[in-house]
Order: sequence, then structure tokens, then C-alpha cells
Amino acid sequence: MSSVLEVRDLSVQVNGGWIFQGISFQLHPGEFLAVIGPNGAGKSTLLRAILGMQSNRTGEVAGTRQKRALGYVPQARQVDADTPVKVFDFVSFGLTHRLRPWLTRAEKQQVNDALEVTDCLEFAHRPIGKLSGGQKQRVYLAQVLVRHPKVLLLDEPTSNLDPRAQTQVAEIVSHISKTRNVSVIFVTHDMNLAAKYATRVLYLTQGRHALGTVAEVMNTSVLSRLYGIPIQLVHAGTEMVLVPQEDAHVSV
Ligand SMILES: Nc1ncnc2c1ncn2[C@@H]1O[C@H](COP(=O)(O)OP(=O)(O)OP(=O)(O)O)[C@@H](O)[C@H]1O
Repeated sequence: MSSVLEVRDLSVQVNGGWIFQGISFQLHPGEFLAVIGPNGAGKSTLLRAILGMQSNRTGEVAGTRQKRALGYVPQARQVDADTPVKVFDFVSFGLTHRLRPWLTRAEKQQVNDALEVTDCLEFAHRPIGKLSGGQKQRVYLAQVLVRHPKVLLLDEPTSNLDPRAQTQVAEIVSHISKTRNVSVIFVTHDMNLAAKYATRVLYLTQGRHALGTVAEVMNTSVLSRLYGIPIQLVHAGTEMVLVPQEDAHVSV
């Protein structure tokens, strides 16, 4: 199967230290790659490096000649509560070559399609500033989907959302990935969310990384190597929790 994106030996160095080093992977159509790791591990830096927005990058990114093939939603986008722009118009700003003040019938259909697949139709004519955090995340997703990207790069689209809204966003992204063959790079802190939806996981921490299926990466030996200390992976019901070895006696 041909890949839509190929990352070869990607490294970023800042102030003489490596944020990450030698990351290589191929992303296939419809794949859902979760990038996980603690604060400051370099997850956002990795997305920026893939997009060519990061200085001090070495390595290569191939397979995406057209910029619009990449749909990027950066971390923590902010829209002022008083912003009067209606959701429909906000999503239409994502259309390429939107230089005219009107939309063609085909463009309106594109916007409606993006609103529908992200479950935003019911508030399409409300001001975006008045929406909840989860609703806004879906609108940001719709704004990039309107261009029919081949790859979605989503930087923590579920942070600061309650569990129900997190699941709703992840379900929508997973559905788009499966039904439209869109590849996804989904940054999250939440390894349980990653384990539920990802076909592969890239775990970053302390300049080290591991890439593979959930079972290949989310295990005691790989995590202990990444963190450089013995780590136990404790299963608490349906959830996984990382426990440093000295605290492994903690009952859950
Ligand atoms: N251009 C730069 N100049 C200086 N430091 C940088 C630069 N780019 C990234 N960094 C540093 O790289 C590290 C990784 O940051 P990054 O935001 O990628 O981590 P993250 O895993 O996304 O964190 P979080 O989960 O908190 O969002 C941080 O220590 C950050 O300060």
C-alpha cells in the first residue's frame, strides 16, 4: 500500500539538546496514528516539523506536495466569546481560493458536508464564540475538512474537554478516518483514548520515542526504556495507568 506521508529520520534540536531524534514512519491512507507523551515531550514540535514550520529540523518529509493535502488544527485555538462570525461562515473560510464574497452552490455543499460529518449542522447559524469547547473543536475540524485533506494533523483536540466531549471528538475523527480514508495524526496526553482509537502509537518522552501498535508500545519494558526508570503499566478496569516501580504497590 502506498503511503500518503513519509517521515524520514526527523530530528529537532533546540539550544544544543534534542527534542527528538531519528523519527521515521510511513502513514497509510485511513491510518490513525496517536502521538502521546507528557508535557514538553515534543508532540507539537513534531507536528510543526512535519508541516515545515519548525526551525532546526533535519530529516525529510515526503508525500505531501500540496499544502492543502494537510489539514492542521493547532493546539488551543482561541476564539473570543464576542466573535460574531457564524459557524457556517467560519467553516467557509477554510475553502481554498475564497476570495469572493459569495459561495457557489458546490462550495455551500462542501461547507454543509463538513458541518454534517462533524455534527455541527444544528448550530451552523450560531456565532462561534457562543459555543462550548467541544463544539468549537468540531468546528475547527470542519474548517480544515472543507478542503478535503488527505492527512489530518490534530494537536490535542480533546484537551480541556469533559470525557463525553472527548469521546465525541475522537469518535468523529475515527469515523472520518475510516469512511473517507483520511490519515490522522492525533496528539493527546490520554493514552487510554489513544489505545481505543489508534491503529498505531508514537510515544515521545525525554528525547526518546517508540512506535508501533498499542500492544507493542504500551507495555512495561518499552515504557521503562522510554522513561529511563522502571515503570509498571497497571490496568484499572478498562483504564491503563503508568506507575513508577517504587510506587507499584499502590492498589487501584
Ligand atoms: N523554537 C523553539 N525554541 C525553543 N524551545 C523550543 C522551540 N520549539 C520547541 N521548543 C521546546 O521543545 C519542547 C517541546 O515542546 P512541545 O510544545 O513540542 O511539547 P508538547 O509535547 O507538545 O507539550 P504539551 O503537551 O505541553 O503541549 C519544549 O521544552 C519547548 O520549550
